[in-house]
Amino acid sequence: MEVAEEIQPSTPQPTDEAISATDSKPTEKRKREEEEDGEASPPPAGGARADPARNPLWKTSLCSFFRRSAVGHCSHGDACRYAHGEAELRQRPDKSWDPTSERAKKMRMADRPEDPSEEDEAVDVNSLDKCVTGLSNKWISDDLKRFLDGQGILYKSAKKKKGMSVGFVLFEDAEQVKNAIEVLNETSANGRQIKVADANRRSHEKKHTTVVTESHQHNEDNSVEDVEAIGNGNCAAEGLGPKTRRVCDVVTPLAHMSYSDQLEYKKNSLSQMLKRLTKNTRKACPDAVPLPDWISKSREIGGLPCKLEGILESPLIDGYRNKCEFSVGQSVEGKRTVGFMLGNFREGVTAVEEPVNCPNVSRISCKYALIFQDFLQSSEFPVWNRVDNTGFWRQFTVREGRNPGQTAIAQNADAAIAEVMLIVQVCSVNIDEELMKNEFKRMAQALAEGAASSSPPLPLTKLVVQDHKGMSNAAPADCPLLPLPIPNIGDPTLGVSITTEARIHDYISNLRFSISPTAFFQVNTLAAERLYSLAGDWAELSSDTLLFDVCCGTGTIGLTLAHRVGMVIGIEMNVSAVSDANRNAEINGIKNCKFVCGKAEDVMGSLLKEYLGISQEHKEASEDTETNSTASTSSEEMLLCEGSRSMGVPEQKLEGETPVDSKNEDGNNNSLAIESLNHETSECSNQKAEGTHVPIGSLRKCLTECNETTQDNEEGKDARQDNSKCINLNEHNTEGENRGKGNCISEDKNAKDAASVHQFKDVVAIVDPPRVGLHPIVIKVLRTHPRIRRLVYISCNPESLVANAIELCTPTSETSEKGQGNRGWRRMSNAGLARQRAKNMPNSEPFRPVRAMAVDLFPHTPHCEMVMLLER
Ligand SMILES: C[S@@+](CC[C@H](N)C(=O)[O-])C[C@H]1O[C@@H](n2cnc3c(N)ncnc32)[C@H](O)[C@@H]1O
Repeated sequence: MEVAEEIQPSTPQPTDEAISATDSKPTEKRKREEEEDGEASPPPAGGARADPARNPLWKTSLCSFFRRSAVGHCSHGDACRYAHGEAELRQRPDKSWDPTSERAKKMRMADRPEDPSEEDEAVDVNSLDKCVTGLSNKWISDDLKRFLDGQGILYKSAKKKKGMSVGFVLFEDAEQVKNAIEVLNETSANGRQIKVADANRRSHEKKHTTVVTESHQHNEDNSVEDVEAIGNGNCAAEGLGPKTRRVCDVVTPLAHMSYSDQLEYKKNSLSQMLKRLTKNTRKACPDAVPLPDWISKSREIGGLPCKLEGILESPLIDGYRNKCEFSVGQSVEGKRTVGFMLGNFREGVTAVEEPVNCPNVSRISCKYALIFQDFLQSSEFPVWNRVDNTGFWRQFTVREGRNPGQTAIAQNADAAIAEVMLIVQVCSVNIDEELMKNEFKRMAQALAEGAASSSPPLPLTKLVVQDHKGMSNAAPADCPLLPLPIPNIGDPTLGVSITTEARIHDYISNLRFSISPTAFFQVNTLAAERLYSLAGDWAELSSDTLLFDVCCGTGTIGLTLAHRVGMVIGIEMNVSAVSDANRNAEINGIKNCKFVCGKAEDVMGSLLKEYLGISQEHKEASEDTETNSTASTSSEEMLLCEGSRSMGVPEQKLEGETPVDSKNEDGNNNSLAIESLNHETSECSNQKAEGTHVPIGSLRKCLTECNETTQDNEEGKDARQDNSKCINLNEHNTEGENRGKGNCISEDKNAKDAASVHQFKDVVAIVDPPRVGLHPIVIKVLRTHPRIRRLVYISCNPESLVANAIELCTPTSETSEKGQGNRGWRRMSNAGLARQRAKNMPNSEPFRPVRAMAVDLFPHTPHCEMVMLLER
């Protein structure tokens, strides 16, 4: 089935299926597979085998031909990339061993209790907090309670979050625990085996936690042990052998490799992923249509859809992150800690550990985490408890802004940091306002003193409190976000520094960017500069180019390329980011950029129509867009869209688990807070309208009293003026009803702009979507508009890039074979869904992949950005 095929590990493994039991020679099937994987072809330039000895996966899996052959023979001889026997076998980059090897088996045996019955007994019946796995993701606490009641299980309380297969149950005594273990371990729900296990017991606590989790969360290799080790947090705390995990292994799992090996590793896994584009497009190509040339030629480059030209290094390898979101919680030993979670909550992990030895975290961020942690030891307010969602101190974010000038930075990263903004996230539920106000004063004092007494002193320019009362990790858009005054430690006679607008500044390509606290900004500024300039080069821009910057954030791509094009139209759904983009255009004196506030799927069709006119081919897609924007998309389309967003690519940010490099995390977690305070009369968008009525509540009152802040705009401009340039197409989609109140540009001006852009000879789109990729409607609109000849796709998630590219590149036929509708979409992989949608694509000229390049924005982690040029 498709699913199994799509979810293969990115590293190729010799499979038993591929082996004839009686024949030691490679079978036809394996030969074919190897050809597709480039194994039997000459190694591609920049491909996986350019220098096998340096490939970090070299000989990390056992060769199954060699093993099966009676005489220990494999036709690839010494050149075989798989290990010929245990002696040749190397450890994998993630420190695991081939799971079929003797070493891996021995390790599994060593970790297993001698008496299998001990496995059940390993659950401590005297611990009353238990964690249960195997529950339906859809369940909430009430469902769990009903289920337990139905099983006749007595307990004190039960909690479960939607979207997780794990629930937490607190019992009153050991009898109840024993009964629950007996009943639950015999029980399945929705066909899944339910399990009860101790989780995350802290050695200082008398009570213990049991987790109910589902067995299918564990993958085949050693991660089962890892997850359980974390689940049984007491093992780590009490040093019970190999079942320990260090925070740096979780956050920066590649850090033990040399940087050149990391790059090689990423390039190899990206090239495996890219091959799926070829395979899936081939599959989706209608029978009546010849295969595109690029597919026929892919054999010459090892099955790749286009040349993978290499990987650009990050200029800064250590401490490159300009933003770290630290979780606040308790360590395995029960100490109040500011750092990263050792795993995620779904795995039953709630312990937070200090960010020590995480090379991607800057020295400044690490120091601030420690300063805040020290302060928390003396705070009367509780830290956040992820099991019952209670507590006050939730999260601590450090954002850094640099001085301009790259050389200095590479040599001394710290010295280049000119600004630091600290964002402290709290939950003010049931907290006394007066006490809270005093606590914030104490906190500001502690942070300022800590910064001043560091050697060298740390910059501290903005201090902000965000009050997030919800349960989810990501704060919603209307979450109050208020600046605090910073005590002037160097010269107390100066009093406090009044924090004006909370924003941070950074430089890309010598342009100054002013960034709201929660707006998306790439976390590795210097590498992002390389990424944007590569995208610009590949886009072949000229003064005749009209550039669409889709998902533009604070305008970084469009603004850095504005001098190379006639006009830029940026599209972004986050109000604060659009406001930032306009401000950034203004402070850099850039006049040929327009930023549109709205979801790309809602506004793209109208924009293309308005700026480029409409063709017959484009009509159908355009109509879809309009339908979508009026919230009446067909149920099938909705399901397929929903499917793409809920499958394969994790959308949810795992709080403080790692300094996540994902885009949707930043991109979708943007808050209106500051904007809502400062620009309350803006009419820029529907979102803005929501943001103008923020229920600020007690925290604001409290902070207003302790913070006599003047809300000056640092650039000396009124942000409301910036917003006046913002085009709102949320209310602007359908002809005839598109001149609503919310529009920030006049009809005449629209018409004038539209008339002038029709003169552009060249239309290019650069898309930089969040992790989930582009909305299917955006893909359809781009694909069906004949004037868009070149598309540069920037992606932090190669899986969604491949899925989107399948739709953009699969040929259509006049008599298109319609897809099977929405049947089975839940079980489909991203690529499977994309093939399905490709079948429903209106007949239109497909794009072809021309070239691809990886850009490493996230050293020491498996993440990587990728740029792909598509043309037609
Ligand atoms: C990866 S970021 C890229 C931002 C920008 N290009 C940059 O490099 O700074 C993705 C951006 O897409 C925005 N976004 C997410 N979904 C969107 C949608 N449906 N329509 C428009 N923008 C969206 C997010 O708010 C975020 O700013």
